[in-house]
Amino acid sequence: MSKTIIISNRLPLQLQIDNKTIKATPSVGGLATGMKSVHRDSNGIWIGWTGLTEEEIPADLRDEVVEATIQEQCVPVSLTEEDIEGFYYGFSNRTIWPLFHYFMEYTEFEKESWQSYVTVNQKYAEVVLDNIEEGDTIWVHDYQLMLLPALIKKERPDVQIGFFLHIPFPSYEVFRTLPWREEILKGLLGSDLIGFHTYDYQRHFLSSVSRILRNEVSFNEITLKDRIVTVNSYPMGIDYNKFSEAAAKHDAAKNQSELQRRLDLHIDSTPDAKMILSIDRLDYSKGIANRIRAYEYFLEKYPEFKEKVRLVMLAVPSRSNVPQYQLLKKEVDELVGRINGKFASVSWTPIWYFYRSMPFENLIDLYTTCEVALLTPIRDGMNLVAKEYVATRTDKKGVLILSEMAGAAQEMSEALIINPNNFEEIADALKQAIEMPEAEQIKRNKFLQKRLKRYNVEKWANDFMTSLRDTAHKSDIVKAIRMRTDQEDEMFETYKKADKRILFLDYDGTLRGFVNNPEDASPDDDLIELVRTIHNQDNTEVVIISGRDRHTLGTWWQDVPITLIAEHGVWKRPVGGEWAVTENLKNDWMDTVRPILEQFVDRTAGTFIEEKNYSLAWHYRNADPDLGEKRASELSNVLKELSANNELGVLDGNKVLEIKDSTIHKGKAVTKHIFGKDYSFKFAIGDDWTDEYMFQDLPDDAFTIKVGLQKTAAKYYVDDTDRVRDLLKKFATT
Ligand SMILES: O=P(O)(O)OC[C@H]1O[C@H](O[C@H]2O[C@H](CO)[C@@H](O)[C@H](O)[C@H]2O)[C@H](O)[C@@H](O)[C@@H]1O
Ligand SMILES: O=c1ccn([C@@H]2O[C@H](COP(=O)(O)OP(=O)(O)O)[C@@H](O)[C@H]2O)c(=O)[nH]1
Repeated sequence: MSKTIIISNRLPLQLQIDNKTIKATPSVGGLATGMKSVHRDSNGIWIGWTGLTEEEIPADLRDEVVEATIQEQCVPVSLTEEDIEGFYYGFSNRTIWPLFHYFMEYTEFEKESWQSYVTVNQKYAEVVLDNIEEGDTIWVHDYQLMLLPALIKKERPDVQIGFFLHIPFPSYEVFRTLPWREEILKGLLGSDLIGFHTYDYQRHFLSSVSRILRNEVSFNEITLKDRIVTVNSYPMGIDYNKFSEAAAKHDAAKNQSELQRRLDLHIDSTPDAKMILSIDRLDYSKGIANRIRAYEYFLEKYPEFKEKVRLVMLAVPSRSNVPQYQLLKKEVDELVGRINGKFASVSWTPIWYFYRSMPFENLIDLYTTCEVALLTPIRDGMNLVAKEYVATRTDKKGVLILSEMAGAAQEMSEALIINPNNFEEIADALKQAIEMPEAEQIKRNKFLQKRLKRYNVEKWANDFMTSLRDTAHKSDIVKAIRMRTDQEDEMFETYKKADKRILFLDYDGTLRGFVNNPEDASPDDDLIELVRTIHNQDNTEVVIISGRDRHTLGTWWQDVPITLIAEHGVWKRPVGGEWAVTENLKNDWMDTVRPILEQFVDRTAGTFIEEKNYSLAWHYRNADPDLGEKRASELSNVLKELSANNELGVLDGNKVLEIKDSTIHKGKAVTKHIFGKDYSFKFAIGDDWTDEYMFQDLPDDAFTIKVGLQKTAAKYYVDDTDRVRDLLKKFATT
């Protein structure tokens, strides 16, 4: 039976050695708590790190470790102290975490930790590959494992791989600073589906892919040479019923409240003071220090609330080997001390501060007892605490104040949304929350709860998995038109038997890959020799048919006596002959069009004009991809209006718009060339829209092949120029 394999750095359970035995506690953090509910209800396995390094586990406890993980349907990945130092405390949490949360000043670029990240991702890959069975689906989680999808795909192209990023994906301007940006993107693109919490993270990612890797991106799909990767946003939900039911139970036993007991014990004797809750891992991205300062500002701005409110702050220890986290701990300790010292009275402590993690029951106690939740991350992928707080408000009373920088804010507009850097706004939101009429609280929470209940963690996971399975259909479509070996064999059989054969070969993007400067794309010796060999075979004709100007083509192929067709059919050099125009064409329109193209060149950095005898081409391969596409469609529209009166055509090539006489195109050129001749084998290969004319106009028995995965009228497609070379080699030896 096929299964789902979840992979994340941290397993849902953390192992510790207590009195020479293995003790398991639940992991904290949104990923583990959220995915736990998904895993619990599946028949799959979860692969990850136990929290203990190889060195920490004595030989006699190794079986116990395996036993403890198996019980939870988990498989451990064994990591050394050195791995954890370089991979977890190093690259994951000193490079990626700060960079992706826009803390560039905290970001370290260390080659050693990058190498450790690569090594550990490989270790994960080995364990995953050992556990994959046919039909399994893979779901990789988070920033610690961004190389894993490609490592798995390389060995197991047959399995569907999903990846979900739980933290923000930053803007291209930030991401581009990473020295290993290409490796990270290529690692992620091993997936079939990549999910983010919000549309903003999704578009940042797509923009980085198209700018850095220059892959074709259309809407939410990235076209690779042999696959399509789908990218979408799926805001993670919570196990709503677990939280609301636990809260209802807790409400029913009111006297069980720890906080209440604390008040009863007269640790603090202002029982009517409103409780303001704050819960996070102690992480600089969570804005904890700013939150305390904003609270101080609030008490100063609205002194009437002294002794009427209390900030209950739970900070969960996290990544304490990283210096920034140690500094933050010190800063928070000092701030809490200073503010309590500044405002406290005999009967009132303004901040109750807990530095530890709490078991589920105590969390529920905090959630249900506090009238206000104040969550002010500077950046946060989602923030599940915000959702959990709302889910536990069984009587629908309570107010959530939430930073607009948390992914959750996008779905929780009924909360009081604040900018975490704006103390004025936070202070006012606190006042508004404390004074908010109950009816309004209920109204807001009603909407929030309805949404959270509907789009819970189960729905989120199902949506993701359904989309992942859908990507399998896309792969099937791709497979259907990709030239198979048997189809290739059949083609070469026809070639062998044919008594008169012709091959139309497009040049750029087909015989030769694209380069930034088109003049640098001259044919290599190997290619020249291959073409010559095919041409020298009996009854075989090779035609290079290109949009290039005749001088360039003529110079490159001067020693090979094949037919050349230049400028999409304007010029032809027959075997052993001289260049001649094929039609009577005008070029007086160029003086009108050139200034328009020049305007576009001036406004669009990286673009240039190529001037041929009967056409003008505007190249935008080196422009910013988005801007290039936008300007190309703008220019296309301008030219279409102009062309209506001038019989001009606009050819939409691969990152080039070519303006020429509308009656000229490769389809017409090939039709004219074969007219009246009885070729028993016809072959055409090309990569862009200008080649579609040949695919459409050649007779049905022609073998037409598109290079690269795109919509096409050709019968087959092959992945890239390397595959084209393979085909040429076969023609040469058949
Ligand atoms: O494993 P740790 O280093 O102890 O860190 C705990 C987890 O923190 C991060 O959580 C994120 O995931 C949440 C759920 O999607 C999201 O709400 C939150 O905004 C994120 O910060 C981290 O992404 C996990 O990998 C860590 O395990
Ligand atoms: O003592 C604690 C405090 C918090 N949490 C859980 O930790 C998660 C925090 O997730 P969030 O998305 O808010 O932030 P993250 O820590 O993942 O960045 C929530 O599910 C909390 O219920 C926990 O298990 N124990």
